[in-house]
Amino acid sequence: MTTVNLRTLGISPARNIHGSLYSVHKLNNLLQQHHVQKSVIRLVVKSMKISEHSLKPAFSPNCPIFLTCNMPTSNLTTQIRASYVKNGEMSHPPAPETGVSVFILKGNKMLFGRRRSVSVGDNTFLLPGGHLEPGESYEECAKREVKEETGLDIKNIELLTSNNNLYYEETHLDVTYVRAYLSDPNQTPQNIEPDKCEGWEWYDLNNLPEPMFGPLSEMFQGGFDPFRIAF
Ligand SMILES: Nc1nc2c([nH]c(=O)n2[C@H]2C[C@H](O)[C@@H](COP(=O)(O)OP(=O)(O)OP(=O)(O)O)O2)c(=O)[nH]1
Repeated sequence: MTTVNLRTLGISPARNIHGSLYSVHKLNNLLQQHHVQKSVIRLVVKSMKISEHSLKPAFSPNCPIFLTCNMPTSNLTTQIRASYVKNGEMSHPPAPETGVSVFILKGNKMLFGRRRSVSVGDNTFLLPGGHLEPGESYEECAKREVKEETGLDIKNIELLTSNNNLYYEETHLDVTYVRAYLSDPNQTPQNIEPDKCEGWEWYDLNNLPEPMFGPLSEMFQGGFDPFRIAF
């Protein structure tokens, strides 16, 4: 039998749901390395004292699947749906917005830009990214949005996590986060959409720009590290 001290491997109880997700990613990786059956994961997590509530989405008791699903309680969901009933008829509510955001990693840095004049996240730092277009894969969307916003070409795109968020009880964003690397490390980012962004800069994890877009800020505070996630 192999005994593994999880703390010496940098795995510790997480502060919030995003950190829990990160720990679970690390655990999965570790379990694979040690050929441990996946069913053991719950036991290991329990022994780390990641409490039941930190493994479940904080605001979404109905969704035990996605740890980054910040949907409200079923009561609020019912209220929101009810607001679409006019004269006893349910009008067609808008579909949630679906997007892809990209952690572009270069050395120990990643790319952020300060957002301008948009409804969500104005004046905060975000990753390059945007809405999924009909028929598009995550990879295609990531490449297209990064090219449109920064002029950069990216490669080795990998899925990291997903974030299902409701803002102001009306804007529902379902965003998939990926990471990628520059196709040519000598490329420099350009600010191709100056009406939407003040410019792109590289930042390392210990010197993140402020103010950070809310969901990203929560992820980092929870210990999320796009460099260290391994599958
Ligand atoms: N760009 C970006 N958007 C993000 C991030 N996290 C997150 O939830 N979003 C959300 C906010 C946006 O309303 C949504 C889509 O991104 P966007 O607003 O930048 O899209 P865009 O104008 O470039 O899109 P498009 O309509 O041109 O496709 O994704 C992030 O890190 N970067």
